[in-house]
This record gives sequence, C-alpha cells and structure tokens, in this order.
Amino acid sequence: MTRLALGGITHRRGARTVLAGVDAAFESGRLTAVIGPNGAGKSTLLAIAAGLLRPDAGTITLDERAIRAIPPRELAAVRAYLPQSPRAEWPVRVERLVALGLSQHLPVFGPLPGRWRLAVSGALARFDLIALRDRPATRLSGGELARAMLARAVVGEPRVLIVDEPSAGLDPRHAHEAARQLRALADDGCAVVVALHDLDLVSRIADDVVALKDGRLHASGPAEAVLTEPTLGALYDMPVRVDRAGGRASVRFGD
Ligand SMILES: Nc1ncnc2c1ncn2[C@@H]1O[C@H](COP(=O)(O)OP(=O)(O)OP(=O)(O)O)[C@@H](O)[C@H]1O
Repeated sequence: MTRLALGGITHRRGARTVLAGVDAAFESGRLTAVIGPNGAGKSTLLAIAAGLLRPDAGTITLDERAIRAIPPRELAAVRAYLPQSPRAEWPVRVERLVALGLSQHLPVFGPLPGRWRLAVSGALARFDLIALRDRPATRLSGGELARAMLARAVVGEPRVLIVDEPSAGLDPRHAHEAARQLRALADDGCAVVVALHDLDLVSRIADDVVALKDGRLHASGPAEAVLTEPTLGALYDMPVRVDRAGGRASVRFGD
C-alpha cells in the first residue's frame, strides 16, 4: 500500500500565491483526477506532488516519509511524472526513449536485463508504438510523442504515476486507449494522479477528484460527489448540466 499525502501546500510565483493551503492524498489502486480552470494550479500541484518543485509551505510524504528525504534514484524508482506537452530534445529512437524510463533500475554497464527488455516491449505494445519503435522521437507527431512519453513513464512499473493532461493532442481512439491504460495501472495497484480537462473522461476513469480554483481546494472526494452541477458550475463559473447514466456522468457546459 502506497500513500502520497500533501498537507497545507502553499506556493508563490513572484508576488502571486498560486496554491494556498491545499491538502490531498493519493493511494494505491486509486485514480485521482485533478480538475479546474486554466491557471487554477493543477500543474503546480502535480510538480510539487512529484517532489520536483518545493512548495513555500506544507508537507509532502510518501508512505509517511518526507519526500525531500528520499534519495532521487530511490524516488525515481517508485514514482513517475509526465509533464504537460513533453518534448523530444534529440533524435533517440522510440524504443530507446521508452527504455530511458528504466534508467533508475538498470546497472551502469551491460545490456538491458531480460525482465526489463520484456517491460519495454510491453509498454510499446500497450501504447500502440510497435510500428514506430525505430522512428527517431524528433520525427513523431505530437500525439505519437505523447504516447511514447506515456510508455516511458509507465515502463518502470512505478507505484505512483503523476501525469499532466495525458490526452492533450491524442486522437479519440488513442485518448480512449491512454485513459484505459491509466485505469488499468490503478487497477494493478498503482496510485495514479492525472490532471484532466475532459470531465466525461474523468467520470469514466476516476475514483476521486481534486478540484482546484484560484489555487485553493474547491472540492475533493469520490468522483460522483464532486462531479455535480452545483460544484462544477461554481468551479468553472458557468452553467453546467450533469446527466448520469450507468454510473457515469455526462457533463455539458453552457445554457
Ligand atoms: N513558471 C511560472 N512563472 C510564473 N508563474 C507561473 C509559472 N508557471 C505557472 N505560473 C502561474 O501559476 C498559476 C498556476 O499555473 P498552473 O500551470 O499550475 O495552472 P494549471 O491549472 O495547470 O493551468 P492549465 O489548465 O492552463 O494547464 C497560473 O496563474 C500561472 O500563470
């Protein structure tokens, strides 16, 4: 059982407070969606949860240990983080790009151990990248690169996976497939945290929702308790209609 807990997170950028006293907890086997308007603080919260950005105040603990006290290689072996719109900086082949997600597990010298070669093939298959495995990453479309980056994030079998807007740039089939894979990772016991704008997708895959507005916690809890007309209407400052069928919410904005 893994638990990543954030307590009283406050963060300033220049003179502006972009997160103010935010609490959240992410657990094994659960997928938490972080939602909210542009600029609400979702990416900032995710980078802080990943231990990559130090907040001005508050605590971040991974299984009761302060995240700052965990050595970087150890942290990298248990949590993976994928930022919004990742870029390929050099023409590494897709297969190798995915294998880079294993660097914290590998011996310094020698070939890839068998277990991890299988993990790379599995991640390529999972994100529909087999046909692209030899393509330089700099020659992928935005959506193809997003899939390759997702494969790199999950190949090391992280216990905590933090992903910022994974469906941005993906066509409907691959967005659906990426969401299904994130859900499957949570079902396999990973604590999955995903910033998402697509609320129908949130309703389909999330157990819990953390809703941020102007850097504050607007609402949090089980998805069905947060995805309601009053909560979403106040979150986005616009009329919203939520229809429920078969346990899923369909969310429509506007009059
Ligand atoms: N590098 C930075 N320097 C200064 N301000 C920043 C920086 N990055 C983000 N901000 C500001 O911090 C606030 C929170 O930004 P953040 O990216 O966390 O929001 P977000 O909820 O992820 O937004 P979006 O939905 O647009 O991705 C915003 O007001 C943003 O303008």
